[in-house]
Amino acid sequence: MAIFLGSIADDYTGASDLANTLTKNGLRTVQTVGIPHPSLALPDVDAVVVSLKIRSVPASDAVAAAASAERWLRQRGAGHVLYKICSTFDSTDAGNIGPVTEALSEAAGGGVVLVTPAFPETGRSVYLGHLFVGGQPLNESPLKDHPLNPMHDANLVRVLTRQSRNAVGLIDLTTIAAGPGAVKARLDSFRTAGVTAVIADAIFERDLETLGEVALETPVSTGASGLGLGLARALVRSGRISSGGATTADAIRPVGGLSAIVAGSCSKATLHQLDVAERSMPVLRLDPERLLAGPDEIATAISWAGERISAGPVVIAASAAPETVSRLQSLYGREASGHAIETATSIIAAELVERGVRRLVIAGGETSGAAVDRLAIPAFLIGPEIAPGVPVLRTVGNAQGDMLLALKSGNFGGEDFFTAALAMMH
Ligand SMILES: Nc1ncnc2c1ncn2[C@@H]1O[C@H](COP(=O)(O)OP(=O)(O)OP(=O)(O)O)[C@@H](O)[C@H]1O
Ligand SMILES: O=C(O)[C@@H](O)C(=O)CO
Repeated sequence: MAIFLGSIADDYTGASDLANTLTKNGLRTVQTVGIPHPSLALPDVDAVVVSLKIRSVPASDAVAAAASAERWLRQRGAGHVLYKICSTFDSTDAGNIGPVTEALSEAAGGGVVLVTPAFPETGRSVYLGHLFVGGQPLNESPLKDHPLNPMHDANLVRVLTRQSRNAVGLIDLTTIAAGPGAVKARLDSFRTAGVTAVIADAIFERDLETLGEVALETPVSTGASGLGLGLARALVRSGRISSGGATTADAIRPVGGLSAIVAGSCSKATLHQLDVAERSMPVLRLDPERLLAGPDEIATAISWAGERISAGPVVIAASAAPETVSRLQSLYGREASGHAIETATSIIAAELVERGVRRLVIAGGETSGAAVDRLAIPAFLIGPEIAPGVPVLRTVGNAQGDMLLALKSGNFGGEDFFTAALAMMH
C-alpha cells in the first residue's frame, strides 16, 4: 500500500475530523490508532491519519511519538506529512505545536513549515495572525476556559514563538490572495532569513486551496482540517489520485447491539448538547468528586446504565461548567483531575461495551483517546459526516467485532448532535 498523504493527529477526535475532510475531498482515508501492528490488514487508501494522544503530554514525549509516526508514514510512501492540530490551537507555552513542528521539519531536511488552524466550515479563521473562533478572538471565546489548555492569546505568531526555538513569521491574507507564486516567494524570503515556521492567514476555502497547493510541494505542514482540505484538493487536481474518489457507504453497514453516549468534554457546545439530550434520553451526570474519591461512582454509573440501556440509548457525562471544573482543579490539580476523570469515563465506556454496546458516541478529544485506548481499537474506516468535523467511524480489526463510533471534538456539532449521531448508526 503506497500512500500520497500522511498525517499525524495530536488527538483522536481531531484525527477523525481530518479523516472526514480528506474523505469528503476525494481521498480514500483510514484512521489508525497509533502506529498499527504489522499484522493489521489496512485497506488500500490514498491517505493515512495516525491518531496520537499527544496534545497535552510533555513536549519530549510528543516529539518522540510524532517522529516514530512520521517514519512509519514516510516508509509507506507519504511525500507530505500534515501535523493535525486543533482548529483552536489548543496548546500551552511549553508545546506541543512548536516542538513537534520543528522536529518533523528537521526530520524531513529542514525548510519553512506552513502553519494554520483555519477551518472555515466551523468558523475558525486567521487574519493577520489572529485566530477567530466563530467571530470572537480566541482569547474571548469559550476556549479561554478550557480545562486543560486555556487559550489567553489570539496572536498565533506570539503563541507559536513562545513554543519554538526558531523564529516564526506571518504570511498575510494579501499575499495569499495573490496566489501560490506570491506565497512561495514569501516562503523563500523567510527561509533566507532563518525562519522555520510561518502562521498563514486563511478565511475562505480558496485561501486554503492556495496554501494546500504550496504546502504539497514541501515535506511537512501543520494545521487543522482546513489545511487538510487544501492538501486533498491539490492532490486531486494534480491527477495523482487515480481511485475515482472516496466512498463512505461501506463504513456504515449496521452492527446492531446497544447504543450509548459518554461525555467528558466541558465545552460550551457539549454542555448545551447534553441539556438538549436530556429531553429525549436518560442522562446520568457523574459526580466528579466521587469519581476522584474511588471506584464507587463508576459502579453506580454502570448499574444505572444496566437498568435502562436495553430500552434505548443512555448518556453518561462527567462534563461540568467552568466554575465547577475550576473548583475541582483547585482541589486536586488540573492534570490530576483531568486524567482521573478520563480514566473513569474510559472504564465506563469499556464496561458498556462489555455489556453489549456496539454504537458509541464519545464527546471530547482526551476523553475519546482514553476510551479508544482502553477498548484497544486498532483503526477506523471513515463513514458519512454527522456534523462538520465529525464522521461516523467503523472499527477495523476490533476484538469485540465491528462497532460504530463517533468521536466528537468538544466544540463541534449542533444542539441535537447526540440524537443526530445515533440516527446514523444502526
Ligand atoms: N467535571 C469535570 N471537572 C474537571 N475536569 C473534567 C470534568 N469533566 C471532564 N473533565 C476533564 O476535562 C477534559 C476535557 O477534555 P476533552 O479533550 O475530553 O474535551 P474537549 O477539550 O472539550 O474536546 P476537544 O479536545 O475535542 O476539543 C478531560 O481531561 C476530562 O477528563
Ligand atoms: O480541529 C479541531 O477543532 C478538532 O478536530 C480538534 O482537534 C478538537 O480536539
